[in-house]
Amino acid sequence: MELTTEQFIHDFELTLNEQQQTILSTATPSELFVALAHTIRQYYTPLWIERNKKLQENKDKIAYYFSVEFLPGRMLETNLLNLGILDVVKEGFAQLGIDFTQVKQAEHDMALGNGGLGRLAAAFMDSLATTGYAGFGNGLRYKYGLFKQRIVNGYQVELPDAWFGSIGNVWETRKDHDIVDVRFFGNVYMTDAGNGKLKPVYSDAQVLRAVPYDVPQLGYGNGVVNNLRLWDVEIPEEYELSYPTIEDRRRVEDITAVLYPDDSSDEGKKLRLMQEYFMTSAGLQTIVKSYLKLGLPLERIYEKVSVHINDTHPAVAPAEFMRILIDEYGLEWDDAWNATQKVMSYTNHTILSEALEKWHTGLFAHVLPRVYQIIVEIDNRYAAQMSAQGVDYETIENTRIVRNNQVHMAHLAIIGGHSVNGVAQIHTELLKEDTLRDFYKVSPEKFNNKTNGIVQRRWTQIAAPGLSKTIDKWIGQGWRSDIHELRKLNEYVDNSQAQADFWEVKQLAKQRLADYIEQTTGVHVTTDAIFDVQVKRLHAYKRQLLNVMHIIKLYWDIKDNPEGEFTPRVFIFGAKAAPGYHFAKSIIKIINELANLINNDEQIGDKLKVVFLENYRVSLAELIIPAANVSEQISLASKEASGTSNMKFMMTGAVTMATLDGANIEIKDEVGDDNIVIFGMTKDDVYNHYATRDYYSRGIYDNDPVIHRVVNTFVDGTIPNCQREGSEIFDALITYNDEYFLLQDFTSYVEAQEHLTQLYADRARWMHMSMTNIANSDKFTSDDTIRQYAQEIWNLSLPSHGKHRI
Ligand SMILES: [N-]=[N+]=N[C@]1([C@H](N)O)O[C@H](CO)[C@@H](O)[C@H](O)[C@H]1O
Repeated sequence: MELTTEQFIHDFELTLNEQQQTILSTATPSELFVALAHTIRQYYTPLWIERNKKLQENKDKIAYYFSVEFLPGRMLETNLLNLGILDVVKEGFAQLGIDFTQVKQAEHDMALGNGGLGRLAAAFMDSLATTGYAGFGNGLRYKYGLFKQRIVNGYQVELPDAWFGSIGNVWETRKDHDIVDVRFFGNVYMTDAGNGKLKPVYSDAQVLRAVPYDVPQLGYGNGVVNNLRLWDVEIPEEYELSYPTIEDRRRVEDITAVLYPDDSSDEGKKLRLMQEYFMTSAGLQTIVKSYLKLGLPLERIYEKVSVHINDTHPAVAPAEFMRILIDEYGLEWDDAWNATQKVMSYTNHTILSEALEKWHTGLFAHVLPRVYQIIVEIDNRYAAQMSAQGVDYETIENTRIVRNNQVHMAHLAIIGGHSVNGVAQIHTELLKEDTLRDFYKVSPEKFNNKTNGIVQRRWTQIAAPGLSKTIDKWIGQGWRSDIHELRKLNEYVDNSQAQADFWEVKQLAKQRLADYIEQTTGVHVTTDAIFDVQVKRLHAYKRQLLNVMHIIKLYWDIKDNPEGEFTPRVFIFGAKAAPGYHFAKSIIKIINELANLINNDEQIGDKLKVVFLENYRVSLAELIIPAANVSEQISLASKEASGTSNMKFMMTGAVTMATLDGANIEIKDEVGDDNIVIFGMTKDDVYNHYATRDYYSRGIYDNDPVIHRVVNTFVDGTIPNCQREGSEIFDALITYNDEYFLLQDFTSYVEAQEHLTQLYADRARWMHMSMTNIANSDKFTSDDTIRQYAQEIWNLSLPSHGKHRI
């Protein structure tokens, strides 16, 4: 949008005075932030209203992305950048003597997600608006997001994330006109509806009010504003007699109170099921209502609506949609089912069985009696249809929705939709070959791959403005709107001046991080060291423990030969563990105690430093990632479906230390074998061990003195204050046979790290690698990923409204 600095200053001061009743000289960063947010709200609201009007008038097809998690982090800078006024606002603040950084830091991260899955959903919202597609998000308005992590005496302590704080969510708007009711519990019996049909009659159901709050999703430089709808719960006045006590009311409010903090595993709690159904039912009810305003037949709703199921969490959607179409609007089963399968599509984000939700039939039928009836009907009809098609009994049994007193939510999402995608090539192949092989056998046409992506604008222009200016210097600014122009940088990867510029801007980013590390942990680190970073959720399959074992090996190398040649390294960790994940929390304790041991050892000095940065979150990732030299992506092959931090490190010039897992493989394909460091077993090696059951970690421990010494370090008292945690780790690695093959991959990892140290010592070679990773990272833009979803799964065409990106 066209905006002069003078006009912005006028609008901002007016808003600060009128809405905040505050003046510049006394305003706090938080008050300035709210005033700024309200100022730009005035700029995008007309665009938002215009957008919704045009989409309705033109009857454009809309895709709805259903997710229990959205992890946008901070939205201020993205909204300013996408409106095209970031520089104007920074200039305006400079003229007013306001520190823009302080104001931006007054915004609390919107952390309504656990990790990659939630962050991806937020990325897709940005890319849908930027590519111009009509794609809306549908989720939950949690009062408390992902817990705040504090490290106390080396241990993780979880604190509520009161993100609403004193200012609430400045970006949201309550939409009373779309309030709907959602029913739980009670009994349902079918009665004659008179027209030869049966209709359900509910008794003793609990009726709750679903209230939508909409958050704008602004496109980059195209005036497009899409919607992220987050549902909150209230008690309908007409039912308040059913909730006489504060306790009753609190139990209701619990439905949207807090995000379940588990990443890649499901707790299976009743409240979680209620959360999932609440957002799904409310979303589908309002989607059908707004579709009917188009005056088109409900049987053909699939021509105007797509609903995407992000992992199994909203997988009740096909059954709830059937309930709405049949019970609420009287459609015939077959018409409703035809529409449902054409509307629904599903993404699987992990092969870990503990993450594929399976609800006990008793619990499910108790919470959602009518929906359970419909699921049983869907399941029986599916089995009959498959049998009629000659599918063998075992395959039918393996794919049924209701099995062994459990409702398999992934099966409902697959049977109830037309598309199933994985999030990286190897992951999608694993779904076809193993995790969902019986479904692939009966419905191969449904399976497709959509490799994840990232919002390059956030991880370069916002998180790495210095790097972005350096890229401008060498290839112009075209890459800012067309990321594929980044490939032009391949021309300069061996240009000494270019290498010097990119080295310098990385060193500046490292210094900024070093200052943050000293300020928050008291540990002084030198930017002459290699910054080796592993930031992601703490999970055994991501093998933070393998990283720790390598550090212990380096510790002994230095202790054995203190005067020896050693390239200084700083190991930086950031990771939250699910509160109930005891083993993960023990690893956090070990990392912190190992850090204390090493960082206070004069003999080691600056050669080695270990830092655990508490409360890893999106806004902290924006400081850490551009400062990394090494990106640790060391999961056991086959376990990390994709990963997305790997793409962010690549785009900001880190070299990846990787196993051939998830999207690491596609990163290697883009940069070539010489510009990445690969180690460890392949997926096939791992599956061979599963098949032959021949892995015996104690054998390696007994026969390899280096590994023997490293493993013993966990229990021989070398690392103080963590005897219990050390024993747990020793048992996991030896007694319980090392589920994630750390000992098997250790030697290969150590050799890869030694190779990497040599590469870093050769500045020209290293900068060739670093710049090649930046230049070829364009493949991983979520703009392209979302185009593939729109064209290949949702069959969306670009609405006529709003200028579209090439
Ligand atoms: N749940 N889940 N899955 C994940 C992540 N943990 O959130 O989804 C992410 C987004 O698809 C993947 O990148 C990651 O590999 C996968 O483990």
